[in-house]
Amino acid sequence: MAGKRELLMLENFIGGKFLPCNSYIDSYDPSTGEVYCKVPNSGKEEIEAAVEAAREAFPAWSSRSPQERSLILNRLADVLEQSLEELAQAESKDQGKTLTLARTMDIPRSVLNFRFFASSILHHVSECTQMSHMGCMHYTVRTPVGIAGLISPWNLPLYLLTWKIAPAIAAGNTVIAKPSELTSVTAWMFCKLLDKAGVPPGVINIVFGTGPRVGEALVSHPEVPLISFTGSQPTAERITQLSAPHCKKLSLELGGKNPAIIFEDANLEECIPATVRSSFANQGEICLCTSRIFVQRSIYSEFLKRFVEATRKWKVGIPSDPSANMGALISKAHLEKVRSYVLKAQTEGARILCGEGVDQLSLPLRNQAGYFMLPTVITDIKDESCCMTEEIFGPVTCVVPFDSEEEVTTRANSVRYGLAATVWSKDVGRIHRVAKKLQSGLVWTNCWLIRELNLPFGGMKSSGIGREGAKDSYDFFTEIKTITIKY
Ligand SMILES: NC(=O)C1=CN([C@@H]2O[C@H](COP(=O)(O)OP(=O)(O)OC[C@H]3O[C@@H](n4cnc5c(N)ncnc54)[C@H](O)[C@@H]3O)[C@@H](O)[C@H]2O)C=CC1
Ligand SMILES: N/C(=C\C=C\C(=O)O)C(=O)O
Repeated sequence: MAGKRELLMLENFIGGKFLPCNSYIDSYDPSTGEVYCKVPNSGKEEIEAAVEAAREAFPAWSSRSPQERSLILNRLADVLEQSLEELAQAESKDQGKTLTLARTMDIPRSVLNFRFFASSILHHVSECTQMSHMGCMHYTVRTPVGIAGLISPWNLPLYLLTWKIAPAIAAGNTVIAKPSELTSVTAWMFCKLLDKAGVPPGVINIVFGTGPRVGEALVSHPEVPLISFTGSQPTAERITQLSAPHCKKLSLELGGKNPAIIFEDANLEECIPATVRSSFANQGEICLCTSRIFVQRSIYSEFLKRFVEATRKWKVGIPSDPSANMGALISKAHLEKVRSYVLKAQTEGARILCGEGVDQLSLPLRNQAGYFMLPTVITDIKDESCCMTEEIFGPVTCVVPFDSEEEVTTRANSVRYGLAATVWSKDVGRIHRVAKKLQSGLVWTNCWLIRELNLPFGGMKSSGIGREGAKDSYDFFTEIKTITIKY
């Protein structure tokens, strides 16, 4: 029909084949608010089929040597890299993030996830101890767990999905992955590359659909002994409940309410642009984003003035605009939720210094129904306010003053989350002291989001359970056994 646009139709990928589904969910382009894609609305039936395929593939895949699996992971990295531009375009359209970010961060990191685990799987050593007086030696062996259930969120779609798939298959597991129903397109495109990379059918199965329907079917399946999840705390609670009767292994990477602590000796030339980026990168939709900025009182006014000036230059634009720093938020519901936090802060007497309700967005006509919002800075807000305690997961950050080191660490630790913190100071002693006291799985000092994939990544308190990284992911995706030899 003239004028009617074709919708992109996704299919599940099970046992090396694309399979249609009985029903579909609408998926929206966040920059226009229009439906542009249909995502399979899978359920128990599709999970059964995926379990069967993963079960069949497991004996051969888990028997391959780490070297053989490593070769395939490297090939996967190569084919992903060859499709970088196509994947970046798709990620940006599906998620709302800028094309620049998808090109320079999301897809390169997805490539790196495979290269990194292709290499790290070759370098694990097991432990061995001697009991000479008993004529015994003991050693450990690690074996893959079986079928891994992987559930990923919508903020960094392919980046976080591959961060789970790569270590799981490197260790010899087969996987059933469920991306977010809001951002499924790059996972589907990824499936098209598996054959080219030599991934045997059934090793990677991807099943699309909603959390309550297909996510719960995956989590509840008795033949899936392990779940790796990244997403919200309430969903993690539900996953924990469903997993409990089966004693499943769980890795839970959850949210944050991440503090930036800025001491009076901080290098503001570096700190201000880095803190704008840490607050608003990817529309503030990264669990590591800063949302509480504590500034030492002697530099508070200067910092605030310069920070607001820099935030006003953080350009909101359509995702394809190369000069845009920020695109659209993921969904209408999420945009409304983020805005409601700003309104709540205002009714509590806080001041909105720029952004939502203060400045005007300027967008092309076609994008005016898109889910855009200006980066917003709030001040004169109490530590107990929901904007200072709850994860907003959007472009909103609060700035408050502090007086002493002791006081600021206590205040920074006063929330239920404990994922990532930044500390800005030139005093090395102070940096070490504060970093040690912070209840946070990650502390970046004088920088943000410099990732060392070898080392543990994850949060304390309500920010999750478990860690990911070279050794941590290997430990999680394998079972360990201690063997004693009497000679
Ligand atoms: N990494 C993080 O810290 C993330 C935090 N969030 C937070 O969560 C809030 C809500 O976002 P959502 O997309 O609703 O996150 P969510 O936690 O509901 O979704 C994450 C993934 O879990 C799946 N899921 C949802 N319910 C499930 C269930 N009952 N069983 C199994 N899987 C299930 C979803 O389909 C998706 O694939 C955001 O506003 C943000 O605050 C969201 C995404 C990532
Ligand atoms: N888990 C998240 C980010 C991880 C980043 C990384 O591994 O570098 C998130 O935003 O949910």
